[in-house]
Amino acid sequence: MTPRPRTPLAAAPPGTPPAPDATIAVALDGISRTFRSRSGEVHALRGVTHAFRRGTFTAVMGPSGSGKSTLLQIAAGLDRPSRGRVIVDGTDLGALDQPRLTRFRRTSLAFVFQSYNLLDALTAFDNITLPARLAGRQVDRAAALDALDRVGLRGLARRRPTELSGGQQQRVAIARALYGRPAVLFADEPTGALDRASGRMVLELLRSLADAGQTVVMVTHDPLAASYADEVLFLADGRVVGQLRHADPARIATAMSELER
Ligand SMILES: Nc1ncnc2c1ncn2[C@@H]1O[C@H](COP(=O)(O)OP(=O)(O)OP(=O)(O)O)[C@@H](O)[C@H]1O
Repeated sequence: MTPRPRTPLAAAPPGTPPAPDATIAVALDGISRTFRSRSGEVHALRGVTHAFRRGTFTAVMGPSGSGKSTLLQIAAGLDRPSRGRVIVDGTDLGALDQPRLTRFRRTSLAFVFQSYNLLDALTAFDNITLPARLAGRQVDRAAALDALDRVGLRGLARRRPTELSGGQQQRVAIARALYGRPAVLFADEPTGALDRASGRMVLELLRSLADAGQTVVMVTHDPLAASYADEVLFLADGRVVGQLRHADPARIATAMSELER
């Protein structure tokens, strides 16, 4: 694995506001997250600094409990760090109170889960536009159809989830995420529930979105899935311990087995 290069943020003395860098979509600056449990404190993240570049596809890997989901939740503004800063699209999430953070998250960030979280009673089109309707915004029909187009499902707008395959349902979930034109698309094990062929289509879709300028950050356990990314970030025990760029599945699997030893 390549040794970690120091990012511009890591080089800044503590307390220095980061220099705005338009090429960075998400900057994590010294992120720690401690949970208090009955058996004591759990240090899920211990000083993670990393810059996710705009228009790139990053896979986050690491052994179970290494902090992957915590990192994703914090980068996506779904959880707050105990220490450190998260800067998304130039906005310091720590400076936002809860209502403003919620608004920022709704307009700038999107999350795709392993279980597609679609409502069976609604068509694909209505699932895509539901968050906007719940937020009291007018439905942008053209934008919803464009999102369906981008995931290759324009012809299936009127289908309900039960009339779609698992892979198609996940692509509807991705279309729902894209509808708001997010700065970053986060995905937690998006292919975890899919068969190999459907998983490959979803990964090819995420790859093509990044090629078209969308920033994508995905947690995965699967070296094959991670090989679609530009960069693989490895976590162990709450720390970033390495990264690989444009690596093939065998190289990624070897790096993972070294971490799990
Ligand atoms: N809400 C919580 N309360 C207490 N401990 C937590 C909480 N959330 C996560 N943890 C702990 O933080 C550590 C990191 O958890 P996290 O879910 O981020 O790991 P992960 O790498 O995503 O694991 P997995 O691959 O198994 O999903 C683990 O030890 C976990 O038990």
